Amino acid sequence: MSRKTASDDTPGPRKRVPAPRREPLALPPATVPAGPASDDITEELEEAYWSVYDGAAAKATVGQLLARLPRIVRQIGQLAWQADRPATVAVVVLQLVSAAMSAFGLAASVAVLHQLFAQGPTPDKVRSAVPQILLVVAFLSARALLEAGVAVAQARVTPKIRTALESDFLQLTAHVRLEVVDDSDWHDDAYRANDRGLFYARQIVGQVVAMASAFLGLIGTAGVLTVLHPLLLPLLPLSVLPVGAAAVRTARARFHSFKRWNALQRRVRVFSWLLLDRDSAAELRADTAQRALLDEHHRLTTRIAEEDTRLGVSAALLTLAGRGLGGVGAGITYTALGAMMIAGWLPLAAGAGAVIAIQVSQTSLTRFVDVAHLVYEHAMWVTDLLDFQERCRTLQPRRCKRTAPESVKTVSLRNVSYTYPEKETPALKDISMTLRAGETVAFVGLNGSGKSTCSRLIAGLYDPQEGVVLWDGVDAADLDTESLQRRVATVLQDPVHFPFSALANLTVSRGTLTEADPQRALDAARASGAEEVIAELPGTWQALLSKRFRGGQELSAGQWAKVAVARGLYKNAPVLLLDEPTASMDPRAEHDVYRAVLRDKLRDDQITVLISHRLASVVECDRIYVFDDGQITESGSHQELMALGGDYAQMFTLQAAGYQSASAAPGSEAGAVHE
Ligand SMILES: Nc1ncnc2c1ncn2[C@@H]1O[C@H](COP(=O)(O)OP(=O)(O)OP(=O)(O)O)[C@@H](O)[C@H]1O
Repeated sequence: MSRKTASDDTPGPRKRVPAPRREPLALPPATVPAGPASDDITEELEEAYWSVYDGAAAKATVGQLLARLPRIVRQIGQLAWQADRPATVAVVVLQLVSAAMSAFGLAASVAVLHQLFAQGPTPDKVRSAVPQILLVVAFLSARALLEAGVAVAQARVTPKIRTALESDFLQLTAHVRLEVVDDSDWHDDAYRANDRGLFYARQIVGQVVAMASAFLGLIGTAGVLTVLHPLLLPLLPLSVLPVGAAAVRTARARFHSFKRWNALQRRVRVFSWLLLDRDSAAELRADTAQRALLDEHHRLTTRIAEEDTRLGVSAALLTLAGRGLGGVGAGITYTALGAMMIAGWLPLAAGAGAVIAIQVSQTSLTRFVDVAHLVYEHAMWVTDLLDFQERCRTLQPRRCKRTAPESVKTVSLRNVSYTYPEKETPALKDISMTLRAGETVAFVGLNGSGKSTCSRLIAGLYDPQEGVVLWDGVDAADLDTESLQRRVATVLQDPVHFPFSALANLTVSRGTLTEADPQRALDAARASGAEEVIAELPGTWQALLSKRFRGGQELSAGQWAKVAVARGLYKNAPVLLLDEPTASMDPRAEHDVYRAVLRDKLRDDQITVLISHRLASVVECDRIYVFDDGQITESGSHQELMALGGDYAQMFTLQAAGYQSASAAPGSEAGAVHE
């Protein structure tokens, strides 16, 4: 499509008014499932972004699981080391000493048995065992103290890891380039890292410590058995491995079930949110849709209850099977022990000590298996979070020494094209324009024609794939991105409702919630029409604009729009972009805003870009750009474009005719208002 300016040869007025091009929509089906219909809910959710690692521990072989554990311990150790070195050293040292105390306690117990099984009268045997008994008490007390020390050090390091990971995560994600946020894959990854990665990162230190403690317990008892008699060591696996095998099966069943449970739980939460949420409350009641949502909620919670019961029963059966197998193994071990004692290889006391050591080992192994599965699976989420953070580091905005100027004379676009990620057709094609200080220009055109995209390129939120954006002749790609964004104030049709005070809702545009320029705030509020809104609030400037907090106020959409315009004006930037900011304002407020940005400018050298569908509001702009399908098809002043008789003239005449016919109609609303 060729671009026309007011100086082009003008064809005669066209009869057509531009309209969007679209395919007709097919009829929808008569019935739709409210939720997943099939019995296995995980089928359709197999590839869901938030569940990719669910059940990983159930799928891995024991070998894979064991092979990965050292790497995980090292990774979590590094996180702990970065978060708090002294506490990390304390956890490791105290835990090793505590495991040694357990082993010494066991060895001392065997020594007590030696004394008790020795020849001689019982009172004498008990008396001579007292020092060993005191030693057992001392070892066990030391172990209890050391374990308390581990817990204290762990309590110091865990919150630090969590805080560090969380603030890194938010710092990185809040700064990635806007086009990255538009990418749905990145979005999914971010939600997964936030939902699952950060959640498990909070637990994993404790789990790694518990796993290490169980492992060291196993090593300690194996050492004691070796000291009692080297032949006892090969007997140990015989009694503990069946128990371990049952623990592996139980843990896997739990993880497999968790995947199903989690899938159901997420669905349930969607319905709970809708039933509880303030935003959906009015529509839900007006549609009397509560019953339908409650029915679906009930259907899903019933399935969760069934899943819980299924898991409980299968865990009980597996544990029973494990105990049975363990019992067989223990039987073989004890028979071998008996044979060794009869043969005189092992004293009676050592045999009794071995029985105790084997039982302790079984408990340690079961704990190890349980926690190792948790660690294996949860570490996948933590690694996923860390990988995601690494990726975000590469997606940060450009940082360079050269910054955007405090004030700007021209911003020019030269043959700029831009295509959104995942899109095939460009949103902007070969756009060129020059905006000058003090000018107000308007972007008009159909929905989806590229107006907002163009304003975002000017704001430095996107970089063009082709062409350049020049700030006073300097390629914006050579300027520090954040410095550029600080020079542009953007007001959008659906502004963020910041749950802060009215004043902070303005100051946030200058990157602070706590420091204000009072005069500038008042000027911005006056110019935008927010003055009346804020003056009526209890607490005025300090009023909290959120019903989510005690004493908070709720504003109407139009009032929020005024606050958003005030925020844009408060920024006092050399470039002001207004993307349909008045769509929800009443006609008077809209008129006031346009007067403020078009005539009574707070800053004379400001470049103002106004995007609007209400063409009456752009009449006074210095220049109007008409967008169609990603291109500029016409440009000029209102008078020039009307004289051109192109798309703009058609659209303007159509809107004006609408108003004229409404006001001309006898008994029309417009007429009634004026009566
Ligand atoms: N974040 C995005 N990701 C992918 N495509 C987008 C995105 N934003 C806009 N688009 C697409 O780019 C094209 C131009 O959109 P843009 O929002 O710039 O149009 P617009 O003229 O401002 O529309 P409207 O008048 O409805 O605000 C449209 O096809 C739109 O679907």
